[in-house]
Amino acid sequence: MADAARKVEAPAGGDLVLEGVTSGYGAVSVVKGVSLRVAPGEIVALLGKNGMGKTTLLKTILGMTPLSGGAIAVDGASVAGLSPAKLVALGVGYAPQELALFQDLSIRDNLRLALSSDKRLPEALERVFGHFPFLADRLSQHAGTLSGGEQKMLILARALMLKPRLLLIDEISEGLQPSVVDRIATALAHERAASGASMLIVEQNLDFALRVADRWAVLKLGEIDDEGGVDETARSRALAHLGV
Ligand SMILES: Nc1ncnc2c1ncn2[C@@H]1O[C@H](COP(=O)(O)OP(=O)(O)OP(=O)(O)O)[C@@H](O)[C@H]1O
Repeated sequence: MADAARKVEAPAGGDLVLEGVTSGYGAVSVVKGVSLRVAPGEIVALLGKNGMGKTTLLKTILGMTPLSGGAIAVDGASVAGLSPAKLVALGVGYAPQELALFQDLSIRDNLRLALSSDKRLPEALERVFGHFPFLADRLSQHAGTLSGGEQKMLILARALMLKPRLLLIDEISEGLQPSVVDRIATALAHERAASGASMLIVEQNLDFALRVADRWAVLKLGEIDDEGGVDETARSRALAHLGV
C-alpha cells in the first residue's frame, strides 16, 4: 500500500526524438535523415558551420518547414504536421536566431504576447525577472531601443514565459560580448535546474555550447557527422568539424 501511495514524479522535461528527419525547401533537401534524441531534462548542442541546416532542423521540429521524411515525436507522440500553437500547448518553446521582437512595443508587451491570457502574467514575469532582473526595471522601454544583447535576453525571456518543457534555441550567443553570454549560460542552467526543461541549442560558440550542454552533435551538409558527450575529448572532436 505504501508503495502504491508513493508518487513517482514524472520528469518535467520533454522527450524529443528525431528519426531519419528529412526536410528542405522545394525539391532541395537541406536536412537529410537526421536521428537525434533530447532526453527529458537533457541539454543537447547542435553544432555546425554556416548553412549546414541547423536552423532548418529547428524549424522542421516546429512545423515551420515541412517534414518530407522521417518522424518527430515529443513524449512519444508524433508532432509532425502540428501547428506552432499546438506545439506551444505541448510545452515547446522557441528562441529564434533573428531578432524576432516587436520593436515598437514595450518589454512588457513583448513578454505578454507569449501568453494567451493575462491571468498568468504576474507569475510568468516574476519567473523571467529572476533570470534577467534588468527587464523588471525597464518594462515600458520599447524593445527596439534595447541593445543587441538585451534584445537577445528578451527573446530568451519571452521563450521562458510559458515555462517550456522543451526549449529550442537558435544561436542565442551570436554576436554577444562574453559577459552577456555568461548571463545567458547561467539563465539556462538555472532554468533547467528549476524546471527540468530539456533543451536543443543550435550554436557556433563552442565554449558556450560545451559549458551549457550535456551532449553535442555536429550537423554537416544536413547530416549528423559526429556526436558525443561533453567530456575531455569533446572540444577537440567538435573543433575538428568546426575548424576552418
Ligand atoms: N527559406 C529558404 N528557402 C530556400 N533555401 C533556404 C531557406 N532557408 C535556408 N535555406 C538554405 O538552406 C541551407 C541551410 O540553411 P540553415 O539556415 O538551415 O543553415 P544553418 O546551419 O542554420 O546556418 P547558419 O549558421 O548560417 O544560420 C542554406 O543553404 C540556406 O541557403
